[in-house]
Amino acid sequence: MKRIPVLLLGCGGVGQRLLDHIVSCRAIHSQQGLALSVVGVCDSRSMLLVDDLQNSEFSDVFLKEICKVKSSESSLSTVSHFGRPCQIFNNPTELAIDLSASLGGSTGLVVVDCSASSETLQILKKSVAFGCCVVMANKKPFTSNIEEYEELTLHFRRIRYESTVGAGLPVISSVTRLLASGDPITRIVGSLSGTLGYVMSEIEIGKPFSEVVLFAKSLGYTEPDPRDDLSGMDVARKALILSRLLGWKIDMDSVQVESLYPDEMGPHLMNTEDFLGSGLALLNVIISERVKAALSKGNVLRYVCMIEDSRCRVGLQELSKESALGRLRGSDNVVEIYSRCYKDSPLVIQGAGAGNDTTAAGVLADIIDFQDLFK
Ligand SMILES: NC(=O)C1=CN([C@@H]2O[C@H](COP(=O)(O)OP(=O)(O)OC[C@H]3O[C@@H](n4cnc5c(N)ncnc54)[C@H](OP(=O)(O)O)[C@@H]3O)[C@@H](O)[C@H]2O)C=CC1
Ligand SMILES: N[C@@H](CC=O)C(=O)O
Repeated sequence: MKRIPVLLLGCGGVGQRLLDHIVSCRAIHSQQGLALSVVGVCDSRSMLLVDDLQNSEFSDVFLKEICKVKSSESSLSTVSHFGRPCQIFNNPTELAIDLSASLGGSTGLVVVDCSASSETLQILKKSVAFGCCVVMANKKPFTSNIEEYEELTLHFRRIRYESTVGAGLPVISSVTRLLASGDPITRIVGSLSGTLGYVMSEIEIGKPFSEVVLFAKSLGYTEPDPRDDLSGMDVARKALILSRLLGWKIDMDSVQVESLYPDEMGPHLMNTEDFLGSGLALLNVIISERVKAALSKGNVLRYVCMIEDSRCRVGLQELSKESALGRLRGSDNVVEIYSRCYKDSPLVIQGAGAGNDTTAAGVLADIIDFQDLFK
């Protein structure tokens, strides 16, 4: 049996669902000769780590207990670990780096980033340099400046990040395959926010903006702070990831971004609780008027990502109800890729573009994709 040790950074909605998937896929993986061994789990403050890295792993019972504690929004440090072969530490960053240094070159280790933090970048850079594999659902490490991006991607074959764009949809792999076959991509157009797709299609049927955003959060579609979605920054990160995959050496300041809320409601001036509690409702009228104005012309509003002619922009567009993007409902994403082979009729990828389940499934598939690198 091939053992693949996993260190999980971030145990929120996506991280917990990943642990669920790892447990429920044991039989399938075993038929393939694979065993995923979770050796450590971190949240923002603590790390739980097995006491014998080479030989032990968290049991499935213990993984379920971790999920139970984290789903009640408690800290990992409150997980009862007494009597179990593991230890708890409150310096997760240094420890994660030590762990990748000791396992990277020997048994191998997959470091999985399911946090929503930019602070994991240092861990990921060091892990890849030490010989570990890295999987990201978190877009932030991959959208820092171009120098950091180039450092992180020096060992491209040991990095997977399918879930950063379109959650579980095969967007990154499709673009990668087209590029590898020498088929030049000229244009990517898409609706790449599950949250904004859901919000726009629900407002069309008369629901208030604030109510719909809060519901999208409860469904696990939004970022931890939904302003990351509403500002367009989450889509801008996806656009930057795709543009860099096309070989463009650009930073975030090259992406033109339209925000759905004014600057005075931004994170530096209003905390998340106030924004969700009272700020959001102040936007109900203005957003619903924009949606109604589009509907009166037989159109709909969609938050569109457009990458072409060395330009990258994301924002609301009024589109025909019958267009591929206009027909989208709920949290579905659609991406159209135009290239030499897909010139007049683009390659289209469509399906659920947000949610913990599909995102975690994409992360798991990325981990399994590394199997040939493990002994
Ligand atoms: N949900 C979706 O549909 C999709 C999500 N993603 C991405 O997946 C990631 C996770 O999303 P989600 O699970 O909803 O987020 P959550 O907020 O539910 O969970 C984030 C987790 O990361 C932990 N964390 C924060 N900072 C650090 C750090 N420095 N080191 C280690 N862990 C840290 C948090 O700790 P604590 O519990 O202590 O706060 C928490 O456990 C995000 O980056 C998101 O963009 C990508 C595609 C789709
Ligand atoms: N918040 C994001 C989740 C996936 O990246 C979205 O709504 O698309």
